[in-house]
Amino acid sequence: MATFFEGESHTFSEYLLVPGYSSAENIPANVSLRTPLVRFKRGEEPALSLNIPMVSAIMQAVSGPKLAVALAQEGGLSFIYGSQSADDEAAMVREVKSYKAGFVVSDSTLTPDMTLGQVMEMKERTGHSTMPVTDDGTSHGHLVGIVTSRDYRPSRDDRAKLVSEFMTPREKMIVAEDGTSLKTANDIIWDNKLNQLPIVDADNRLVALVFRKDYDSHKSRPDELLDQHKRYLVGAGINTRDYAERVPKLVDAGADVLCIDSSEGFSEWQKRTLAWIRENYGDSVRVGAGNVVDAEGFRFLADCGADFVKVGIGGGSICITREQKGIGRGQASALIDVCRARDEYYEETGVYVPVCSDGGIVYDYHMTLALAMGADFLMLGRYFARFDESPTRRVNVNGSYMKEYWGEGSARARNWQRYDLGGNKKGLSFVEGVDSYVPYAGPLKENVDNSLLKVRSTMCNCGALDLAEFREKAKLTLVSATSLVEGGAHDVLLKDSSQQVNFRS
Ligand SMILES: NC(=O)C1=CN([C@@H]2O[C@H](COP(=O)(O)OP(=O)(O)OC[C@H]3O[C@@H](n4cnc5c(N)ncnc54)[C@H](O)[C@@H]3O)[C@@H](O)[C@H]2O)C=CC1
Ligand SMILES: O=c1[nH]c(=O)c2[nH+]cn([C@@H]3O[C@H](COP(=O)(O)O)[C@@H](O)[C@H]3O)c2[nH]1
Ligand SMILES: [K+]
Repeated sequence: MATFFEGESHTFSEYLLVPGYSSAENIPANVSLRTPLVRFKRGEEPALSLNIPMVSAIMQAVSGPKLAVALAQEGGLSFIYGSQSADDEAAMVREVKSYKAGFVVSDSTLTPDMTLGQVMEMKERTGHSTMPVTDDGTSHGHLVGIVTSRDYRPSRDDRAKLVSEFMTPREKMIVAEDGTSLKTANDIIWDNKLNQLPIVDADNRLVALVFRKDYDSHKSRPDELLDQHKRYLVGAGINTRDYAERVPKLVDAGADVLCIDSSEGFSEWQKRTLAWIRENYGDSVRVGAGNVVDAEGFRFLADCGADFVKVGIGGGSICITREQKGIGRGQASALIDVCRARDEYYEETGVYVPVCSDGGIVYDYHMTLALAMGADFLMLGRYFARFDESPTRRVNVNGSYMKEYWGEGSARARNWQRYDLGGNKKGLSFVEGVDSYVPYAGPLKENVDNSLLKVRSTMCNCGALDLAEFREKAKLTLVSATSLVEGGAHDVLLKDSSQQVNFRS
């Protein structure tokens, strides 16, 4: 006879927090969101921690180098997606590790024979109006000029006009050589009244751009997540097939932590992968595993040596796994069960294995609930896909800006390589994710600040100043369908319909 779990499985929206006593100390500015990323023994400090409890999903549409830098600057961490060749993934890791604050690698580079029409198209897509021109159109090609919005008049100029006709040519540009410090670069910018300064190497190849407007923002980043060499921390996704080839490349590139990326982690494949890493690297390579949705799955991965365990099957915004395969569990129930198992495991063994809640976070208060239920940190896909820094295109759909967002189990993501059950490189018989749009939401920093202010503020309502205290003190109640209605604006006629729904962050 099958096992039946007691009761229904629930999701975040079915819960609310009941406030506890808040003292005068309980103000958002006093709240610490620091949280362990990897396993540690009682009385010891974890080898890696996050300054904010957020990681970005291991997805093509989410975690590229740019988002990884932006998130590490705020104190979180990205896992670069593994659905690409090991070399490409390692190159992305390297890009994050070699990032120097204030030096921006161009993502809008032109060739001299492109047209004004193409320039305007690129500006629309990337949102950037400063575009260096290189001989081959790559971000590290030989620099031949630069185009800014001052160089053309969209209303009057012919869209067929060539870049070479209206760009500022290289000989009229002020540039600095590779190795120039940020401070010197900024002095040059001020002395020459520039808006940006291209950095070139001895061979006149473009290295990076320094922007005038960026200078101030580099001064105050109290939470940024740095390694001992002051480089940003970055993670990378791996799978249970090519780890013997992929892991060494990622480690060599400087990945600080790895995570096995799978819909289902309670498997011999994950056990073998974890064992291989321990055999070859001991504890010097940190690796999370998952996903699981119950205590048994957690205990299995903890015993196999996982550094953290990821929870969540089928709750993601782009997920259709539950519909396709009938596996999964309401995210809140899964998380509560696993976090209880983590605490028991800690009691028994003295080893704390952090839990990551993955998928299904829609409102900011879902983050707070997941942390109250015991998650050490959260993995978010849709949330980050909406920002400037995500790797996908920004498109205009019926007058609104959108970003593309697709599941790792969608045909689009799987196209990079096709596997089937049993590891055959055959065509896949069914997909487990969709391709979609999400509303564009601007820069990561503003959004993360705003979401976390809400988290901090609710923690204060519950009398907590850090996440461990929050888990301890949180009081949660299930809500009925009828009281959900009570929670929104109701029985009034809204003057502005945009206030209608709770804000989906
Ligand atoms: N969190 C979620 O709810 C879901 C996430 N996803 C995402 O989609 C992507 C793909 O996930 P999965 O399909 O679960 O990938 P997966 O690589 O873990 O598993 C695919 C299939 O290959 C088999 N397999 C794994 N290692 C093997 C090996 N060494 N030899 C032979 N067979 C092996 C597995 O048993 C499974 O049937 C991931 O990025 C995952 O995060 C997909 C569905 C649901
Ligand atoms: O069933 C699925 N099919 C997919 O194609 C897919 N791609 C990603 N994921 C999982 O969803 C998480 C992100 O969820 P959110 O967008 O809700 O943050 C991610 O972190 C994954 O756990 C998938 N699940
Ligand atoms: K879903």
